Amino acid sequence: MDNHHLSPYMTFNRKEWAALRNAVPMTLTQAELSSLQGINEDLSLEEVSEIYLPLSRLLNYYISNHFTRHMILSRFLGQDHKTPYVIGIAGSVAVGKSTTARVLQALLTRWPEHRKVALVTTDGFLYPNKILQERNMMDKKGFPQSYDVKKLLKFVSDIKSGIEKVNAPVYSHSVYDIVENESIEVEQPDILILEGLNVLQNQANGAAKSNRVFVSDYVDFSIYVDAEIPLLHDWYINRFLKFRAGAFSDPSSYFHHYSQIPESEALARAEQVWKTINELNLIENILPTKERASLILTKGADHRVASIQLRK
Ligand SMILES: Nc1ncnc2c1ncn2[C@@H]1O[C@H](COP(=O)(O)OP(=O)(O)O)[C@@H](O)[C@H]1O
Ligand SMILES: CC(C)(COP(=O)(O)O)[C@@H](O)C(=O)NCCC(=O)O
Repeated sequence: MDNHHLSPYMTFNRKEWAALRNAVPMTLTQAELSSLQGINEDLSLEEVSEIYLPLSRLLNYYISNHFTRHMILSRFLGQDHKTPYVIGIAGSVAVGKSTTARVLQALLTRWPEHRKVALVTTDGFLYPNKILQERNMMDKKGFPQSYDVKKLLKFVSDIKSGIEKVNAPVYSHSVYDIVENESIEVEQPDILILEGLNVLQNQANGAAKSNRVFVSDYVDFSIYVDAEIPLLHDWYINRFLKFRAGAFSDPSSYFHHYSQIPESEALARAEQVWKTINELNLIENILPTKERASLILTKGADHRVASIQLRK
């Protein structure tokens, strides 16, 4: 472990981190491992046991501590005081935020406390295409101004207040728009995993100047998933090609059009979207939030986590 005194982080290499799962051994059965692979067929099981399992163990300690503190507060107030633990997952488009979120959801649910873990992605809080078009912002999807931040803040604040049922809107990658008349109902979870490009943004990096409260104020533990830009580019293009192949026989999909034109043309468009939207957003608005994270997972080729930085 590197514990350089000027850095706010302790840095672990892969081997050092993997060793940390041994203190309280938790093994996964073959069936559980296979069900995790249902989340993402490319996810390696070695990655689950060496990286995500120790991470879920650490999180489980923090979460237990959170509930102990709230029990004390309940005693002090003389009334029930329970608020969910919020884990934020930030990083570039295509770095693997949603895969990380789903693996952590599965692992945290599995700890003996059997906590209820809800998962919400911030893309549901993007303005619908109709509004983005009116505001001439279709090439700014994912940028801070493309989100209904007030709605997102109200959502997280309602969850934190312990409101019984809170609804989140839904975005579809395949439709490439908000899905009207659809929502996710979140019912008093113990843990909320909130995943999205913007969960660590504050005034200094991206959020509107008039805002005084930020989503990050409601986040108890934040994870920034990081990788070098050329890798992110390749992962974005690969995912685009997967969507394109999947949309071949589905005319309602946004990607259907790309399946009807030559691959070279579709690729040229994907390259353009990456460069002018997602890479630009990464550099301007997402990367600057990295140093605010509680933990940074740095990935190398094949999504293999090479190092972990944990705030001291
Ligand atoms: N741990 C992983 N191992 C292998 N492939 C992964 C992993 N995480 C993500 N991927 C792949 O990378 C691409 C982007 O992942 P995704 O979770 O959709 O990213 P994000 O939510 O950050 O946009 C997808 O094609 C996904 O299958
Ligand atoms: C939907 C996204 C903005 C990600 O949203 P998030 O859930 O991270 O808030 C992004 O995946 C996206 O679609 N960006 C627009 C450019 C593109 O077509 O990739």
